[in-house]
Amino acid sequence: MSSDLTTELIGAFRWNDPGHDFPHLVSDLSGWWRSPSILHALGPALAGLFVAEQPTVVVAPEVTGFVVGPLVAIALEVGFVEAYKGGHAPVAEPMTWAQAAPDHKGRRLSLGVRTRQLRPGDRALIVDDWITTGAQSRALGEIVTACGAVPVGTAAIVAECTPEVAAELRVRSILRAEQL
Ligand SMILES: O=P(O)(O)OC[C@H]1O[C@H](OP(=O)(O)OP(=O)(O)O)[C@H](O)[C@@H]1O
Ligand SMILES: Nc1ncnc2[nH]cnc12
Repeated sequence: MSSDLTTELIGAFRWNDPGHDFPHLVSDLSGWWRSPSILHALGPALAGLFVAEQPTVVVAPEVTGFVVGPLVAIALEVGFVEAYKGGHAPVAEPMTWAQAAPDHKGRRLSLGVRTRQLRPGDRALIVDDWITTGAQSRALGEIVTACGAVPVGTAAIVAECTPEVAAELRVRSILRAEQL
């Protein structure tokens, strides 16, 4: 991993205090997307964590996964599949859904992927900006498997999960949350 990228990610990150009696600081990743050099380096850096596993497709959840996932797909020269969070207007075609366990905000989200976009034999790399409980990543792995494809692991910019979750979901990351 390039130490330049690590240093730049740490420098461009902020913890913000939302005030109004909100109990904890919230992460602000906007400096990462605003930096041309970070944006340029992120896809190859995350792809490099899993290039040996020869992914054939990248899957990532809305919203921030839709920023990071395509960067990784471009670097791997594979396609990208969106995973939607339930609760908005339905997608008018067959979907494969999984219900996630409570995530880092305590939500139990339904995640869904267009079934026709994951094919038996696909080797799917799950990509996300940040992994905390692993709930969303685990649900994506269930969807990949239900579609007959193989989840090869999870590439994230930041890992804040336990070693057990990291091992279960094969999480590899550029940073640990303690570095931020
Ligand atoms: O490991 P977990 O506990 O499942 O948390 C990780 C998820 O939480 C964040 O999504 P969130 O929906 O909070 O924000 P976003 O709208 O920026 O994607 C992040 O982008 C991951 O998808
Ligand atoms: N963006 C994020 N996603 C998941 N967990 C977080 N904890 C703090 N920020 C987070």
